Amino acid sequence: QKYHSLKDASPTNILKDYLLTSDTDVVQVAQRTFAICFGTDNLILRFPNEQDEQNFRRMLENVKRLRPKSVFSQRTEESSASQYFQFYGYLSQQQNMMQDYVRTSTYQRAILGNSIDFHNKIILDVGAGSGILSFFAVQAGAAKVYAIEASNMAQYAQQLVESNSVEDKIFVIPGKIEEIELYEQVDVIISEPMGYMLYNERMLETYLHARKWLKPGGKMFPTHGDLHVAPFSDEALYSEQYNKANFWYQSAFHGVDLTTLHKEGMKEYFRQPIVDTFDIRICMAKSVRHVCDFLRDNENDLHHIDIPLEFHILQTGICHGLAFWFDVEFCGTSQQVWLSTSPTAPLTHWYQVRCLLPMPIFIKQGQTLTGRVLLEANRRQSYDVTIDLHIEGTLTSSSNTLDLKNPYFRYTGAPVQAPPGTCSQSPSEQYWTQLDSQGQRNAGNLVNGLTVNGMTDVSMDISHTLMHPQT
Ligand SMILES: C[S@@+](CC[C@H](N)C(=O)[O-])C[C@H]1O[C@@H](n2cnc3c(N)ncnc32)[C@H](O)[C@@H]1O
Repeated sequence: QKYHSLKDASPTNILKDYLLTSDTDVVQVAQRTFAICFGTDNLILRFPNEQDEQNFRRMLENVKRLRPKSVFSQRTEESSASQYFQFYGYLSQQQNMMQDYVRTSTYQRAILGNSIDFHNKIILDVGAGSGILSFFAVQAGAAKVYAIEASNMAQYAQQLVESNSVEDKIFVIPGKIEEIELYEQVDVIISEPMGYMLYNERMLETYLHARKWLKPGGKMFPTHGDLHVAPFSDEALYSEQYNKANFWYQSAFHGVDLTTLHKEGMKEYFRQPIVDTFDIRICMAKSVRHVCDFLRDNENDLHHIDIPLEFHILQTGICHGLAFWFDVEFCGTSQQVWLSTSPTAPLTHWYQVRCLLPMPIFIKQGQTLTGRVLLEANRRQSYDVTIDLHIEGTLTSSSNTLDLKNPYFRYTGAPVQAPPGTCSQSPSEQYWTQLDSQGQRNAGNLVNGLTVNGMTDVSMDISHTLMHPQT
């Protein structure tokens, strides 16, 4: 759009053309007055009447509408994005991730343990947040780190960079990876883009998108992510959700019949993936592993993720759904490092995720359970998760579709309980046997003159046993 303006060029006024594009910066500075920046020229436009102002405004909107949308904004609802970046703009949220000791220490070890990959290298930190990973890269000897952060946290990251005197190494660039420009290619891309069930938040797509800035042969830290899926049995969890929905089964709640909403209530509860932790022994078969290769997969591959399932059932029981967890691996030149969110590994802030079947299925040891998990990306930076299961050679099938954007956070901090029925010896006898043997030890110590107050030691052991009944 051409725009004519009278420019004050001495000694006489001359007419000059300016090209208004979707990228031109325009701000309204007063009533009917706009400031426009055309490269080195800054113009103040003042319209004589409201009609002219309206016409200019309409023209401006048309021009701005022509701005090509970034990959990020094409795939994201505006309301979702603004809520998302507001969340990450809080120091407390960054702190929450930084204080996940397993997560942060594993990243630091992976980076410092492979300093050969960082020394004198150019690094890109995708979604830098506080900049913690950029600092690790500098600790490993990086020459330069571009720290890209879309939320307001970028300002705090810049403060940390300055107060740690690394302004010559870490360059914080506020903005989205999909929208910023870099003027050089990088040797290594670092990021922590994993959400619940690995894929939630759809930030892995941003991580893969960032590969456009990676030199050929460059490294991705982490290098791949493995999603694990296993059928599980947990009657207590199932009953808990079922009974919550049963609230709507009352025909006289304060004199009101609620039953017409029972079906919808049931659907709503069973659409929520459950986030908490559990004993791996609830899994009825070895997990199926689905790999996302961060060096090779494309962001479009993550719009529709189809995971075929085949489980050989190890224990007879009722299958209440599928359990999910993930691991990522850093494949460095010097060493490989794994970050695991498995129920067998120390707990992280990702916990594990379980998707329930509204209609559980009875299955026997030796049978084969087949099916699929379908993850369909949505514009709310999350996925609709469909699970489909079928017992081979029978007519038994069950399925469910869940909304990963709206999980139920069930973790209470209580220690994980072994699943019922896993004791092969009498726990009561075991307890007394252990006490007896301790008594003998204390008696022995007394005889040997090593312990002055053996009884105190015994009572401490008892209290420990009572507080942690599963140990
Ligand atoms: C899980 S946090 C990790 C923060 C930090 N790297 C760390 O490890 O503590 C992800 C960060 O990426 C940012 N982010 C997400 N999508 C982004 C995008 N498309 N462009 C730039 N930053 C993004 C978020 O605002 C958030 O601060």
